[in-house]
Amino acid sequence: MEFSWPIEKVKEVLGESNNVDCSKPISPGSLSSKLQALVEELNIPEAKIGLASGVEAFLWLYTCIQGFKPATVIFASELPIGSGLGSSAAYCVALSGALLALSSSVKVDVSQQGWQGFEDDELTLLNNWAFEGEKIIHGRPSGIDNTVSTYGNMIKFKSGNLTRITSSLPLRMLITNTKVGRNTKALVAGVSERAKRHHDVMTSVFSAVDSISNELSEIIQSPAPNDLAVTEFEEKVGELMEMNQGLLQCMGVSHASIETVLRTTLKYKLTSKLTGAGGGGCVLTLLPTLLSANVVDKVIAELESCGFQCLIAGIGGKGVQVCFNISS
Ligand SMILES: Nc1ncnc2c1ncn2[C@@H]1O[C@H](COP(=O)(O)OP(=O)(O)O)[C@@H](O)[C@H]1O
Ligand SMILES: C[C@@](O)(CCOP(=O)(O)O)CC(=O)O
Ligand SMILES: [Mg+2]
Repeated sequence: MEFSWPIEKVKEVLGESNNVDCSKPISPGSLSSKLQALVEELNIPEAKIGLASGVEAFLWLYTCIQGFKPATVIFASELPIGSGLGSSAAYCVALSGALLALSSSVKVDVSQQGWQGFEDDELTLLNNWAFEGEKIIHGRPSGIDNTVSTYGNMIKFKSGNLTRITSSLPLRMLITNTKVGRNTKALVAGVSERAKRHHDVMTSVFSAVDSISNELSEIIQSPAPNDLAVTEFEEKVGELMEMNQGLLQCMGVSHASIETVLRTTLKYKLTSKLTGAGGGGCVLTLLPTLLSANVVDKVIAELESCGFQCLIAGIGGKGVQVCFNISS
């Protein structure tokens, strides 16, 4: 999609008093409705209306970080949107990274060829801006998705406190996209409503999820298992995934399509859990190290015969980077 706004119009609506200080991430607050009005004028077709909040986040991050400088911005993304893989956070992190890289707050070298990372304090700033974008898209995000996109690898995250961790063993997952559309904002709101209706039950559910996260983080950081212990290590991870899925079901964020993936992979003795906000979207299936390629092919064929789309991914990867000359 292609949109444009005359700079004078953006200035008039957001007000020139919107002082540019990209070192202090802020929320739109009372300017929210004005941002929405600027996007409503674009008449985005109903089928793509989900993108409206992404465009609002763009306008906010652009005007706060770059001010009212005229520019053309092209955004391309390979992630499926609204599938539980954190495309909203990846978008906000990429956008914040690119905009900050062209500001005076960040010391990247625009003349350097190839990909460059950011310094620690720059990553904190970038992550905080991306969080502001996620808030525009999600309402009340925890910040986990933008934090993982910013720093890469694995993050232990609780109420904004993050610990960067590395797994002693590489984990391989099959990602199945059920292609059932869902909206993170609505799903998270649904969980909050359930928590209000059943306070004590949901408190216990959240506490169990917390224990699962703590146990998983201990397991994956324990010394690298030898060949014999790898299976035991993977079985523990699988069991925690299974319990986590059960609790997500309790929260009301599973879906018939997710249950179909769970049943199908269980036939091959494989454990799965939903990812992201649930309600459809993607499901993760742990692929044990010793699993034969033949079984992987069979499970993928069966899932794809249900109309799902599969891909294999390693867990952990690089965080945000910038490149000023994409051909290098
Ligand atoms: N490439 C993109 N361009 C514009 N907006 C995007 C892009 N990627 C994601 N978004 C925004 O993020 C929303 C999807 O986020 P969400 O519902 O959280 O699902 P997820 O993060 O799992 O993909 C989209 O509706 C859109 O507002
Ligand atoms: C469900 C949640 O944990 C992550 C949402 O991820 P996604 O947008 O569904 O990819 C929400 C949050 O932490 O803000
Ligand atoms: Mg999201």
